[in-house]
Amino acid sequence: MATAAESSTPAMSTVTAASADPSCPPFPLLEEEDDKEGRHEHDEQQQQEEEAPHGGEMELPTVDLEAPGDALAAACRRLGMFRLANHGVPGDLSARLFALARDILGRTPFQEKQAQPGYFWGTPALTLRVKDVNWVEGFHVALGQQRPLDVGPPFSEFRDVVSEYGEHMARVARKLFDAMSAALGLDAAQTTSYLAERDGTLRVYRYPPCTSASSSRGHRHRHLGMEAHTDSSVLSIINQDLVGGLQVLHDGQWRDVAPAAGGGAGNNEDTDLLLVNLGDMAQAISGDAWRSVRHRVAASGADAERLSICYFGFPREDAVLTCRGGSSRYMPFSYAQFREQVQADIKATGSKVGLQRFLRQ
Ligand SMILES: O=C(O)CCC(=O)C(=O)O
Ligand SMILES: [Fe+2]
Repeated sequence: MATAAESSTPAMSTVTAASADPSCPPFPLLEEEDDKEGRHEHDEQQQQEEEAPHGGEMELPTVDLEAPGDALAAACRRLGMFRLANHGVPGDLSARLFALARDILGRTPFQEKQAQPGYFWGTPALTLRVKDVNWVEGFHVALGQQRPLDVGPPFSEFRDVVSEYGEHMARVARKLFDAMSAALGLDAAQTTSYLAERDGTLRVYRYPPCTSASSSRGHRHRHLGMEAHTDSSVLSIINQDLVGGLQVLHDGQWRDVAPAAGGGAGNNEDTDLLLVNLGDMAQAISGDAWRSVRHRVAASGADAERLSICYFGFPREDAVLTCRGGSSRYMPFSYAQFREQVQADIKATGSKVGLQRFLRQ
């Protein structure tokens, strides 16, 4: 995902999906895009990934934030994604945020949304390829800033709820990272600097009904809600509704991550589970023992919309990332260097290269 907000207007086709819904951004139609020269120039990894078979649902382990035990390190090693119980985020706070997001993103005319700071559509992240338009829109919130979401009325309630939710995310991320750090045997300075939890990013996503998702099913280049990527974060915390669409790449197959029972927008704190995935920085500081899992989001169907609220925790800018024992495949690098490299690669080639860039010669 991105570390900064980006252009909200993909410079692509002028042919847009015919939509009777005034809230829908003017997504370009894929069929038209396919005719464009260069459209099929996908690199080998992308092509292999796009063609990877679908392997059904993925069972995920659950980690208890109050008693992570050995389950935490095991989950980080195996897939780098797990469900999180006992996180203490009030169910009614999540429910309010989902309701407001649904109202603002799903019911407000596009022009009005577009005028709000932090709004984006189509190109959700600087760390994703920018060749394809993703069937997604949302708000990007940099939590560390003084006015993290600078929206005015009638969206001010949204701003307040986002900030309260952001406080909870920072708390959960810190608690979880302390346990991760203990499992990795990091020292006190690393434990502090490898996660700047209050400077995290929050993204409120809506994957609107996709008019060309079903018509192009089976098509090699069908639309995605969000294309395959790894996060650049240390850890990411996903809160999703019950629609589904998130997939992880495991053993060469795309596997569905089912929404948790009672999770996401649910009101029941006892059964409410968040989803956590590790990012590239966790892979680096574990010397590749832990996984920054590749994942993507399928586009919503023609009659569905999916909402998710994602928090991304990053290291401090100047933190130099090394792993215990110093046997890492990577050269020591600061998080600022990593981020700059990702942005330079995206600018030059349209793709994130990521950790490979920092391999020792
Ligand atoms: O919407 C989701 O569930 C995941 C989004 C995601 O992977 C990202 O923003 O990096
Ligand atoms: Fe992601």
